[in-house]
Amino acid sequence: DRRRSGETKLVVCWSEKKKRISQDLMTDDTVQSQASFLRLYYPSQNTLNSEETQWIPRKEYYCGLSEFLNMYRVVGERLLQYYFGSVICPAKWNTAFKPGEKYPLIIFSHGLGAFRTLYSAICTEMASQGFIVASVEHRDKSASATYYLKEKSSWEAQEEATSDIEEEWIYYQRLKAGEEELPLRHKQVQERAEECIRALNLILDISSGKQVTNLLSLNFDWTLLKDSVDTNRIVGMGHSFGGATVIETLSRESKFKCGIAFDAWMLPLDDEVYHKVQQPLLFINSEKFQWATNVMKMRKLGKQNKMITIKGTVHQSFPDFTFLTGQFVGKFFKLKGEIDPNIAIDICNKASLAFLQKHLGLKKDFDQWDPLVNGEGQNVIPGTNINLPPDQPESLD
Ligand SMILES: CCN(CC)CCN(C[C@]12C[C@](c3ccc(C(F)(F)F)cc3)(C1)C2)C(=O)Cn1c(SCc2ccc(F)cc2)nc(=O)c2c1C=CC2
Repeated sequence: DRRRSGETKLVVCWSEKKKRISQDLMTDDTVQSQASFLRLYYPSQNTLNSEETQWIPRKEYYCGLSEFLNMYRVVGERLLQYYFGSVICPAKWNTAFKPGEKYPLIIFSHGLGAFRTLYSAICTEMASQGFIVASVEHRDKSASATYYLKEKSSWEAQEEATSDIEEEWIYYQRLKAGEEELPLRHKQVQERAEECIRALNLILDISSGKQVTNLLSLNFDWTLLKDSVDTNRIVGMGHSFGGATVIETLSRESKFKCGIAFDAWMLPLDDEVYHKVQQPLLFINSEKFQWATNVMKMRKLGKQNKMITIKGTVHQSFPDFTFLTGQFVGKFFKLKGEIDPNIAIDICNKASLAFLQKHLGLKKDFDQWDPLVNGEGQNVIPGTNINLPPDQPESLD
């Protein structure tokens, strides 16, 4: 919550029992066949001396965000920087990885207009519970902002006598007036799925001991991750557009054992994908975002999937902004629902853990939250709160 001093700190409401830390990794397609950009959250030893993790690490993200939110660029950028510039993420930066066991791996996909750092409430909790989480930053122009590091041509480097690496920022691509949304979103969801699969392969390479060069010159010893990924326990997870990305990714890569979609936005998915997804899915929906055709598409994916709706939640109950404003601003911008955001994210995380224990065969105590996955509990509804037309007989699907 906002302190009187104006210093904003992301209220760390998670059990501090285990430290989790984060690290950024960017590789490019010149050195590796895996061009990836991701923030890695993972279990660490309880070391004290470590820096804080910047929640929004570069000012260009504020610029992109204000564009995406249709704010006046200068005003928006300064306002967002003023309010959120000092927020730190509830994870220690770059402390030693806790080797010695194999961890299940989650590949996380952000929503439209978001980017890799905005879902730390979910990612840090998963890391605390013994998962490695790779939160991918998509370069399909659906992110508010993202960047590449490019080798400068030797001429430029000499000319400016600066380092031979330069940043190339790309911003959210607005729909042009009269432009059809579907073709763009369909192309983007395919690109996003490829990026998730490349990120998976990059992490698997690192776990198999392959040398990777991190273009972000950070002093992190990636060899610590050797033999640390349980290659039979790979999960896709995502919010909204990221939920559709999970489905597209699972339909292409059978290494993913199951998927979890938070308030999935199904529009970008082609009819072809529905019969290609064999893996089990958990849909965790908000009360306010969903609509009949969207939920009906989720149902088309197969009866063995699970769906719950968390009462009193909105679309923004899943990203971190829901924790960062007071009641008035939060309600006004639909960043908060009726339910306390900490309770909502707690239900979301516990239901996810129970689903993952079941489908990954984990040996933990997450099955204590099985009732949540069945929609039993005071803040959850089994399935959806949206009135659907009577179930089409299979033949007409
Ligand atoms: C006006 C722009 N118009 C663009 C199409 C609609 C904008 N919009 C609703 C918003 C995002 C909102 C937001 C954020 C953040 C502040 C802040 F002030 F706190 F920073 C305020 C207000 C404005 C709630 C959405 O797009 C909703 N949405 C999202 S929101 C993902 C996101 C984006 C930015 C974030 F910082 C955090 C999370 N991800 C999706 O995949 C999909 C949709 C809709 C369909 C598919």
